[in-house]
Amino acid sequence: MTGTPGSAAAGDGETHGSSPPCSPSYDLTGKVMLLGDSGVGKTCFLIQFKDGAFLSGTFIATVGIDFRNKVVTVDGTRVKLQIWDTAGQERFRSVTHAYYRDAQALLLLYDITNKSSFDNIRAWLAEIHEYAQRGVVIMLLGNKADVSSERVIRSEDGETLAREYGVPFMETSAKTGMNVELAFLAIAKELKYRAGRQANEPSFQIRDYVESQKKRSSCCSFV
Ligand SMILES: Nc1nc2c(ncn2[C@@H]2O[C@H](COP(=O)(O)OP(=O)(O)OP(=O)(O)O)[C@@H](O)[C@H]2O)c(=O)[nH]1
Repeated sequence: MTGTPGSAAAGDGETHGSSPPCSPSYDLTGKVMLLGDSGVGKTCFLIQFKDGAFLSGTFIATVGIDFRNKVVTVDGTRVKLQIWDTAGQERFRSVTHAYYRDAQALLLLYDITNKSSFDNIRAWLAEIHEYAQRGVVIMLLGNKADVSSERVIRSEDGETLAREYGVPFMETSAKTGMNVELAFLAIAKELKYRAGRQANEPSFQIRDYVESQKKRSSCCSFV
């Protein structure tokens, strides 16, 4: 569905426990956008994170933009992520551009089984450069890693492109859930760090964090 930039007219809010109305159930909030060509799996990625489910079957392209909220806790801080799922189709670009400006983080997806979705990443990064705020957190994700038989983009190619742009990179699967939570937790950690670093807190580097957690990804505990 289509909302207006910065409004809360779309998506689903959520309640947490039985907190009184005036007591927010989170400590800070961050706006995250999912970007990438149509069909790379943005909606499935969001639903996997929000509901732990995978939508298989007929592909229904997103129309315009929609959002979901989810609160994650990182190092004792509750971060409310407002996650905007954009339509990848070209005809909706003018709608989605309007939302870039106040996004704090962008998850840019391609499909490891679709070469053009990877080739278009440079164009997406150019759009980000044009419309998003400077310093926005960007993460490159090679989705559909579960479909190894149809892979056309090597993991090293994703790594190389991400290194060129200085952004963290992971392969993911919205189907199996591989690295889905990790991607959002890394973003939440970065947003928390940016919101107010404590004097005794070590500096946080999102790329280092992602690399270290990828190495441990066979188990599921993220710290
Ligand atoms: N095997 C596999 N299929 C996936 C994965 N993610 C998405 N799909 C499938 O890919 C198709 C497109 O997924 P969507 O999430 O709707 O794609 P989208 O990027 O939101 O597309 P637009 O809304 O048009 O921008 C669907 O048929 C999904 O079931 C994945 O990780 N693995």
